[in-house]
Amino acid sequence: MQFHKYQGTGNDFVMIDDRARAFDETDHALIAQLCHRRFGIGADGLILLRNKPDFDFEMVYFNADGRPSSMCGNGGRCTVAFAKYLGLIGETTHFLAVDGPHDARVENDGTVRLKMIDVNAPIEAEIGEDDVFLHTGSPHHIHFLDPEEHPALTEFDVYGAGHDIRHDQAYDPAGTNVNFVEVPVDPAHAWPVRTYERGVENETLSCGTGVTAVALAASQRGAVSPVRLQTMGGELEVSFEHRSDGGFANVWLSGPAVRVFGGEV
Ligand SMILES: N[C@@H](CCC[C@H](N)C(=O)O)C(=O)O
Repeated sequence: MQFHKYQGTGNDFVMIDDRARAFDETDHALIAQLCHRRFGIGADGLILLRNKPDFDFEMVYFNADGRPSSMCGNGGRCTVAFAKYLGLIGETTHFLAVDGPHDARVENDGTVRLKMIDVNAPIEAEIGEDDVFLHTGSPHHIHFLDPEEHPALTEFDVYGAGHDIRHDQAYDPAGTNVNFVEVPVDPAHAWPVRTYERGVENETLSCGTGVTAVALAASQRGAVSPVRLQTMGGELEVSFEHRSDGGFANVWLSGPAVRVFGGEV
């Protein structure tokens, strides 16, 4: 089986051209093994690119635990770069993912801009005062660090605190992804974010639906579109418009999406 390895700001994926429908998507043990960092290729998730009538392609996403999950923003941007690499698309595309249709554009410098679903207004999370919850295609709990209570984000225990919130009964049974955010001195500066991902069950270097949720939540704290987000794996940008009901429309996630290598297993 041929595979390609992609990364978007360090969120990495095994990418498989499955237009021939040869891959058994019910084999969760195989997917987890391919994603394993010691016994496999190593990745935060695996993505199948498949044919889909009326669309350029379909993106089918699995977390590193081998299970299908909700939308992956960085994975979506990498799938668009992969479709371009395969010669399936030009600069623009219209494709289907688990949360519905998406438009995307590949810029001359390789930046992939992905249109995300419209998002409802942030809701106060039950867990703490500086916490909100948003669904940007995937569920995201966001915790804004209080500088008087916490060390800098670089020193923060993302695994420990993320694991606890991910398993909090408020999010039973599906669980949630968890983002920790340092509020910059000037909201026009990049917002530092670290994310604990459900289905990877660990911190990843970046999460596309996560930074999208953070940018929208940060707009309630002075951030203005486009918002820059500093992840552990690089910078992403999110632009959006406010809806009159407190939600968000025309939400775009932009950043690099890079083919790292390919091979056969
Ligand atoms: N890394 C992704 C999110 C992938 C899905 C997530 N782990 C979940 O199960 O909700 C992104 O870039 O959005």
